Amino acid sequence: MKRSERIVAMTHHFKENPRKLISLPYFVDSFQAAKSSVSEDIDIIDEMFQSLGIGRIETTAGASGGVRYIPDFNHDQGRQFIDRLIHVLEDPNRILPGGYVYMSDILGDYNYIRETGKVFGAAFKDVDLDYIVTVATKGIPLAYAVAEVLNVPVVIIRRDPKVTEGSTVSINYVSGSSRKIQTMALAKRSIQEESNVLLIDDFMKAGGTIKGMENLMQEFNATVKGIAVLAEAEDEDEERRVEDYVSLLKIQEVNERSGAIKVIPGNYFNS
Ligand SMILES: O=P(O)(O)OC[C@H]1C[C@H](OP(=O)(O)OP(=O)(O)O)[C@H](O)[C@@H]1O
Repeated sequence: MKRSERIVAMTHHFKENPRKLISLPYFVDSFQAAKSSVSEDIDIIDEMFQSLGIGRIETTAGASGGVRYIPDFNHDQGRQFIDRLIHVLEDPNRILPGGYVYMSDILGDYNYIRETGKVFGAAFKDVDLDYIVTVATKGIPLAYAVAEVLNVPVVIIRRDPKVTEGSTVSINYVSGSSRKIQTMALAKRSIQEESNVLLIDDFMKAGGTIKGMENLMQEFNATVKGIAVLAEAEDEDEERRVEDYVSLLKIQEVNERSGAIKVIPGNYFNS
């Protein structure tokens, strides 16, 4: 197999298996190529990935070593994506009663979801995770988009325990967005004890939902390694219950009467 053909095949394999350790003998055997040739191929791919801003190839030495594609996303491209999203969101017709913003079309458009997954994937690319955890319903597409980039399974917390889930652990919480006591339930068998998890949701207002997710993770002795929300909004009459989170958008002002809506980049772009 010629170098150019090997590089196409290896690039495809890396993109299909993000963050997975791949031994050099795997490539040597697959392409019947010398180890030195494969190493040079990998250097070329690594250099091109980095120049495109889509990640790097991490090498682990030793007998159980190998190479791993760590996805990344060019920060400027991420910012350009968010600026496009802000332009789409700053539409008075999106204002809903109670100062909410209609975003379901965004969550239904895979192009937006895929880009969001790449930005969050870059934000948490080096974090060791066992699960990406979200809560039904609107957080689900985001969770799968990030799961695809980080190669991590998704766990969905439900609001209504179902017999099809087996025995469940549940907690009560107050979602500032609906100001009512709600229940979150998660099947006992869905998360191993002592797991590392990333919490993700589409929207955070008072933070009660995320706080509920954190409390539920404590029931599994899981460690929350990160919290990601696509959009956050100020909740003027409730102090934020959640501090350490990453947001891509911040809904700064929503005024039903005047139709004013102001959206700015989230804290991910503050650094
Ligand atoms: O920070 P908080 O004040 O708790 O609000 C954020 C909640 C409310 C809203 O969910 P809902 O629209 O209630 O439910 P669903 O996602 O099923 O549409 C949103 O998706 C977050 O989960």
